[in-house]
Amino acid sequence: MKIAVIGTGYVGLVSGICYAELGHAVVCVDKDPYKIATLQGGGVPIYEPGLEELSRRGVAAGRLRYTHDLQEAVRGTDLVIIAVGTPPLPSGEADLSYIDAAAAEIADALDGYAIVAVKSTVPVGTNERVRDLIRARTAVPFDSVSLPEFLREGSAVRDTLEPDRVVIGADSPAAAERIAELHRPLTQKVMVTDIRSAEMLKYASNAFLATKISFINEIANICEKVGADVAEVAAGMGLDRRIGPAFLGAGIGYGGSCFPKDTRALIQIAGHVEYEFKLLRSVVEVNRDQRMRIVRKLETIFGGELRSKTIGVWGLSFKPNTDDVRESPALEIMRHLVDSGVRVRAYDPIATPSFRGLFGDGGVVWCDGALEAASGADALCLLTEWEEFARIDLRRLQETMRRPILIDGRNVFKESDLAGTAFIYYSIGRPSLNQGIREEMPILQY
Ligand SMILES: NC(=O)c1ccc[n+]([C@@H]2O[C@H](COP(=O)([O-])OP(=O)(O)OC[C@H]3O[C@@H](n4cnc5c(N)ncnc54)[C@H](O)[C@@H]3O)[C@@H](O)[C@H]2O)c1
Ligand SMILES: O=c1ccn([C@@H]2O[C@H](COP(=O)(O)OP(=O)(O)O[C@H]3O[C@H](CO)[C@@H](O)[C@H](O)[C@H]3O)[C@@H](O)[C@H]2O)c(=O)[nH]1
Repeated sequence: MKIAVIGTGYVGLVSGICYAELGHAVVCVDKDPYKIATLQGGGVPIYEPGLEELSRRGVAAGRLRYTHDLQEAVRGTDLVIIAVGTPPLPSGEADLSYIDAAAAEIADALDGYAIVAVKSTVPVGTNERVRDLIRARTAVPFDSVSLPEFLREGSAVRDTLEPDRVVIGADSPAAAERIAELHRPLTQKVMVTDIRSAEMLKYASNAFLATKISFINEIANICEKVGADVAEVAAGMGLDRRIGPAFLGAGIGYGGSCFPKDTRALIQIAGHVEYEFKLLRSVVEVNRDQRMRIVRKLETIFGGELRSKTIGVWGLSFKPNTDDVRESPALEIMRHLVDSGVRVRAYDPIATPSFRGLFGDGGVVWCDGALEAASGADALCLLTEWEEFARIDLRRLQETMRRPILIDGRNVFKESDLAGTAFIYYSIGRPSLNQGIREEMPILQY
């Protein structure tokens, strides 16, 4: 199949490269000259394990190429995939301007029948809007297909090559079958449904996962007060097949370019049909509060005065194995610390450049290593569970710091890691491990 993918972000690039890996002729298009130059030069503009290698392989085999010329890419193609961004507007609604612009450009380039699939996460009705936009500009026949994407950053290649399921929303059975055929080598779990259900299903999936996270975080907060351990609680809950163990990791909450944006967009989608999505509003609110627990904990430790303290921060990306810092909890936490007069020493294995791009430089010492960030610190906050942090010898860490205070926002360390250290340790929802911080201990009254 000849495929043109519009947008080489996390979704478009990974999908395009993976379709080429399956043997299809793929051209990936982006407006961003830096991205296209990087890709044409054999690199990839994002950090995603395994991606660069696959890209090089596709290009070398002549199955994959990159261009900024959308018109040329779309002409003569069988399938056009729209994978441009749908960032949030200040209201929380999805900004569809990139989708609209791409649709108009595609319409002007179509020179024969093609399927136009929307992979971007879009509000219900957007595929119809794209269809109408294209129809208004061209008489060339085409079919519209909703093809929501479920990959996760950090494991995007694996998620694409081994998806749990592929969902296709279509009103043309023939178009649905062609897209199903394209994905059958990856999974037999190909679900064909109507376009609106496919669009809704994507938001519902993200909202449900975000709900699981906020739920377990609230349980964790209660665990701290009643003396239970959230890791044990989650493990036991997860053994129930109806619940499942995934997304029950308590911590400082979810970030990233999807959950925060998509939960707010779904609240807006519901609002437009005069439905108040109360549960999801609470999920968002719980998540907002959860990241601030780190700051409140520090304030408790230092008697409310953070000014002039030196605080190390480990992890800036919104999750490990990615350089993406969009809506990373670290952004808000570090802003608060810097504004409170804290001297912040920050380290991330990969994401420091992208973080600095969004956050700016003021008030932060950017470090090249984990121990360097902890050096001379009055406290250390772990915000992203990169594997290298779990492997650090806590005794050495303790020697590096001015005061051995460790706030573990991702519940990385175990009791055995802490044994033999003098750390004042705080994690989320595991009070038996929390040493030296008493105010969260049981306040049980009978
Ligand atoms: N990031 C994820 O993990 C993920 C997973 C599933 C779904 N999604 C959804 O997929 C969509 C894309 O997300 P992303 O993270 O890949 O976005 P992104 O912002 O990383 O990339 C979008 C790219 O599209 C390009 N672009 C915009 N308009 C263009 C045009 N007219 N022609 C050519 N290129 C154009 C931009 O330059 C940019 O490089 C969003 O709707 C998102 O919600 C994202
Ligand atoms: O038990 C958990 C699991 C995740 N998280 C946090 O949740 C956020 C999102 O993590 P994850 O879902 O792994 O990453 P994303 O790349 O944002 O992927 C989500 O968003 C994508 C974009 O829509 C979807 O395609 C994916 O299916 C969906 O998992 C991160 O900040 C994680 O730290 C937790 O706090 N606890």
